[in-house]
Amino acid sequence: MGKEKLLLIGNGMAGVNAIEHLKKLAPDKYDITIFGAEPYPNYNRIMLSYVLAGDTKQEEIYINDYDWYEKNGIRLYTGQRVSSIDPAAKTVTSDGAAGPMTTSYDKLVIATGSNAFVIPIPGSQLPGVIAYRTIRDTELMREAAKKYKKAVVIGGGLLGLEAARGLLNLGMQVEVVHIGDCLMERQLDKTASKLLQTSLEQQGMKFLMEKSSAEILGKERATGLKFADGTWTEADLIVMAVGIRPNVSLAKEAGLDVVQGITVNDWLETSAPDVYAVGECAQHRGVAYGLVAPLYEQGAVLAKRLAGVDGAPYEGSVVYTKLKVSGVDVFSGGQFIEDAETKAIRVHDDWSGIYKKVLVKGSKIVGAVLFGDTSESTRLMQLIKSQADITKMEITKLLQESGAEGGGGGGTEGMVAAMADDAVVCGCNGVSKGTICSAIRECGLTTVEGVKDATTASRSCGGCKPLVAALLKTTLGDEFDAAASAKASICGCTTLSREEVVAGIKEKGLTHVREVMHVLGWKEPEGCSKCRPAVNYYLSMINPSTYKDDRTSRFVNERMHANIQKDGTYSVVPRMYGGVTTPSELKKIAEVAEKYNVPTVKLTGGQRIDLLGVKKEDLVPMWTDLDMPSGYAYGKALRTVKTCVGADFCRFGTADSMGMGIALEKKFERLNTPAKVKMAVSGCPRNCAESGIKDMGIVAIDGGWELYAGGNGGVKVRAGDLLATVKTEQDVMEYIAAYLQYYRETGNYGERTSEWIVRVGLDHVRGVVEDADRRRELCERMDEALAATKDPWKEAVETAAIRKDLYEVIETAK
Ligand SMILES: Cc1cc2nc3c(=O)[nH]c(=O)nc-3n(C[C@H](O)[C@H](O)[C@H](O)COP(=O)(O)OP(=O)(O)OC[C@H]3O[C@@H](n4cnc5c(N)ncnc54)[C@H](O)[C@@H]3O)c2cc1C
Ligand SMILES: NC(=O)c1ccc[n+]([C@@H]2O[C@H](COP(=O)([O-])OP(=O)(O)OC[C@H]3O[C@@H](n4cnc5c(N)ncnc54)[C@H](O)[C@@H]3O)[C@@H](O)[C@H]2O)c1
Ligand code: SF4
Ligand code: FES
Repeated sequence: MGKEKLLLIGNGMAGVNAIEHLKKLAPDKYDITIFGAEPYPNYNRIMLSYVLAGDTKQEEIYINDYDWYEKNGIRLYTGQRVSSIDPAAKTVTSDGAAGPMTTSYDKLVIATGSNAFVIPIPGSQLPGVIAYRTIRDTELMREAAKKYKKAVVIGGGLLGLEAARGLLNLGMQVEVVHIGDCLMERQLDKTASKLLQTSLEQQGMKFLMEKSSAEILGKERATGLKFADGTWTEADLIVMAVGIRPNVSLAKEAGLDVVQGITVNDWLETSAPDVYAVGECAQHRGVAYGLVAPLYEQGAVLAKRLAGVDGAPYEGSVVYTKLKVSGVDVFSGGQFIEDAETKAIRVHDDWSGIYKKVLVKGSKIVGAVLFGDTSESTRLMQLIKSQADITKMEITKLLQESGAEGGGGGGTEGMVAAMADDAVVCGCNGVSKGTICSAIRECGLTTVEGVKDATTASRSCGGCKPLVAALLKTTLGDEFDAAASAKASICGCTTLSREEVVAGIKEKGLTHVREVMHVLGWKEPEGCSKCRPAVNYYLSMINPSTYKDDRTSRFVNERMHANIQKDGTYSVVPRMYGGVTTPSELKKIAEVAEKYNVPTVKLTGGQRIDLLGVKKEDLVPMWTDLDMPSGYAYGKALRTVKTCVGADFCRFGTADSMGMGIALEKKFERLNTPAKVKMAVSGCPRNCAESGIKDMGIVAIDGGWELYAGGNGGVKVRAGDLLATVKTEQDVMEYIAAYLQYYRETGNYGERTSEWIVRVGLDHVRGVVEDADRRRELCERMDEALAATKDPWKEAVETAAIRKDLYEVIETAK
């Protein structure tokens, strides 16, 4: 007897995943044919967001290449669309690359996915309007970004925001039009949604909220978008990301039961005999899913059914999502809005921008929203899925920081140990605990990277990484290379530590951010808001004279050279060396403040004048009129050198503190550092300039100067340590140059000197700066770094391209 004929319609993620499972369970049971309307082998649609952003190539997202089909004896027709199903005759007809065909089947699986919803408004079919779903859509957007300037993304859901971030990366100005007042309202509560909006705004994304699109403007091509309230906005490219609709037309025409999706039972059977449906096109117990994890769970059940292997039915999934590519950590799982039966446990740390909420019903967790720190997402998801009783757990520990144990009765390791072998550990790639454990044992794997290469677990969003690490530990016991896995990576996008990244850049001669991420094997090809600015800094520190700053890897303040305020305006702080000014400078500042209607003028703690409430379009004209250097009040750089009046005027003063402050500020201004650096110079030990709480505090003493290092007057107050006592002004300059350069070369990005000096040790730093040879070498490298700096305000005033890219105001809704 010949093999049974199994036919799959849809060469997408869900259908092919079910076939992969089936091939493992019953390799020879079926003669398999797959029809795919798209002209590619099966690919990872999730990764399109990375392809759009330019960090992953199309070929890299193929899950199974053509060889896989051939090796597994699967007949694949790509570019071949099935046009009808005849369930009575058990045939399908198709047309496309292989010509018109009728093919018979014994068993049929429909996995046609969804169609992106296109709002049926006038102009929606114009060139320049794209619904984002496929490789082709991604290519069209990338091509448009080369020619055009402004994109409007309709829809502030997961897809819209990932598309918007990708288009920003491609250099477009991006506005997101959202119908409601909260982004990602299908996943987030109001608080998380607002935090997300603020964070994305800081990246340069613009939002038009509560806008209903009424018409796409343009004759030959889209030129703008008009709203129901009569306002409009210009657009060269319009991307629709307003949800999906299950692709059910074939099933409907064939007379199958269809509501929203194709109705299936717990075995993925449709209303027609021998016809199954899986993936986004299927509707199970009233739900049509739009994320891969549930679809892979369905695929595993379907594969067993088709293989004739006993297994549990599919009873529905608890969904969870993470926003990708945006550089913001956002997670939502299960129920995310409170109701009468739920109680919420919340942590909201405004300072660190972290918000966490867990919803509890009775004694069980039913949902969670995490913003800013999603390290607990996998663990919380396991607790939700396993319906764990949390009455004996320490509730606050459920929201503890990453890496800490507790709360879960044995932590992550206890949790993975309790998981069944067929429980899915990596939802994105549908990899079970059993598969990972076998790979660890059979292939001798010892690292998360190794598991990824062997099984694909952790290949996509990376959320399962802690579970994979825990599985390594529980499977290998003492053999587990804990040190390798636990070393502090610079962020979740890579397993590499700061030292490894810096060494990699030096050894391989890497010169730009994307190259570093690509060559050093970043897990998240796009990086995130933690690693991108860090890598940008390390590159500039290593190659100061040749490195071209990657502005897109900087936070908005550093990109704009002005601090953005909570109302979207900016603050302008001109440099005043040593906090010393003149009547004419003051007059100029006053005139500029009046001319540009600056609402608030304030003296800062660092002895500067802060012009607050400046409009973006006024920044460059103001800098032109001021004709003063940037005060770097926004930067990871030398901020201010505060001084007391010193010996020239004060009767206690033993040295010219103002002169010293001015000289220091003139030497080190514009220097980029791992975190902000503040200095102060006091003319005697009375210390009126508060030198004891600065990154570098200088105090005049009889016959010399004392240098205090690692002080901080901020959140964690720390008194500086006496680093050295020196005699001359020349010594002061040299010691400080060596100290700052050593900090630049060994500090973690974002680490203040107060933390750095504790980490590396005062004695060690003292030893370095006291060593004349090392001091000289450090000073030479410092000089090289200083020689490469430019005043950013002057640069903007003199460079049309910078003004256009950064400070031109986009016409928004009128
Ligand atoms: C940019 C983007 C990012 C995403 N990111 C995530 C994420 O981070 N996490 C997540 O969980 N989900 C994500 N998703 C959603 C996820 O990709 C889908 O849930 C998943 O791909 C659905 O799988 P499927 O097989 O049901 O449908 P699809 O992957 O769409 O596959 C269906 C296939 O069937 C083909 N087809 C349709 N009709 C016919 C026909 N008549 N004949 C032949 N072939 C046909 C289609 O061409 C398509 O190739 C993302 C989606 C997009 C677009
Ligand atoms: N990271 C991820 O998990 C990820 C990423 C991308 C896509 N996806 C999936 O792909 C599918 C498509 O994503 P999506 O974001 O399009 O779907 P969605 O339904 O999740 O979001 C659509 C958004 O568009 C908004 N909207 C609807 N009509 C609108 C209109 N006329 N104007 C402005 N806004 C409007 C909605 O309020 C909603 O926020 C979903 O299933 C999603 O889960 C997931
Ligand atoms: S620190 Fe000393 S020199 Fe400076 S103002 Fe105070 S008392 Fe005078
Ligand atoms: S859960 Fe996304 S990569 Fe594993």
